[in-house]
Amino acid sequence: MIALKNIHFRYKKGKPLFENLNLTLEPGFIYGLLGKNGAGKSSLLKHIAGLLYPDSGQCTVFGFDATARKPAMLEDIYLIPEEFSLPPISLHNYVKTNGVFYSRFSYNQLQAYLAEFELPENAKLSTLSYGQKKKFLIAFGLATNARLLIMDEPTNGLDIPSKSQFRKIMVSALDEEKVIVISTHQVRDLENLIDNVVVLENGSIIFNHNIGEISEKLAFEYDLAGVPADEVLYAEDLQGRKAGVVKNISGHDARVDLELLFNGIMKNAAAINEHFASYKYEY
Ligand SMILES: Nc1ncnc2c1ncn2[C@@H]1O[C@H](COP(=O)(O)OP(=O)(O)OP(=O)(O)O)[C@@H](O)[C@H]1O
Repeated sequence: MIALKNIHFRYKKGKPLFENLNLTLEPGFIYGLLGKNGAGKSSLLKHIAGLLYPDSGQCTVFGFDATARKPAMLEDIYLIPEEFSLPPISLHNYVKTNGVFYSRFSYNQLQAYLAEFELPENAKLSTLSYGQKKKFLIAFGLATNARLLIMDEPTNGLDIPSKSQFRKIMVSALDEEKVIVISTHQVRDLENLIDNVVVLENGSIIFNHNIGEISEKLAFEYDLAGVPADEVLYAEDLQGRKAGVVKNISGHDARVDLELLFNGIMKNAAAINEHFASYKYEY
């Protein structure tokens, strides 16, 4: 389990970013960390990886204090940062040099992921395109079998087929021991992939619910004509019509439209959260 407790943090000379931030991440789930540019997603991920130290509060990763960055914790974390550079060596050498830091590293899995991403095993890293490098890092990260996989904007630079390969691979890689955190502002890329939606805004978590609960409590409509106003939690223009997030009173789980949900949370988190707090479905 990963637990951030009462985290306070400010960058030097900046205003406070996190003020009493609390978050728990459980194994067996994929978390989507969503937020606009500058919301604090990367900073939060760096706290989890022990790369930024809180001014006060604590982050524990599988029982370890993240800031201590003990080897036993580090072999259980793999972070794919938004910006990265790879050395000008062969893919094979990179794997040989870096795979040893992860006691559960699997070459067989790596080969399978590389094949899925259509990456040549004998490539030189410097000759790969940005998207191919990203896919290599995703394949390598998964093959480490680290229990915590943190990905900052993993779909940036991936083409459309690669995005579906990414979704397929991520779903197959999840097991009951793993925690996967994917941060992005490209919310559509996480559709049908994540189990939990965590939304950050100005350093605060303004929404944190699992998809099952969301699909039970909310519905997503593409034509709000005829929907009673008191059921509408958020509305936006969609090609001459109104689309939006509404209270789910059907008794059936709805398909979650992450983009509409995200827009709704950005515009009216209070109404959506209030509905979550008050909602009780009568069976
Ligand atoms: N090294 C730094 N020094 C000072 N301020 C910083 C630093 N890094 C980030 N910030 C500030 O902290 C806030 C959060 O930044 P962060 O990179 O965590 O956001 P983000 O949600 O990941 O954004 P994006 O989606 O654009 O990557 C922003 O206001 C940013 O300007």
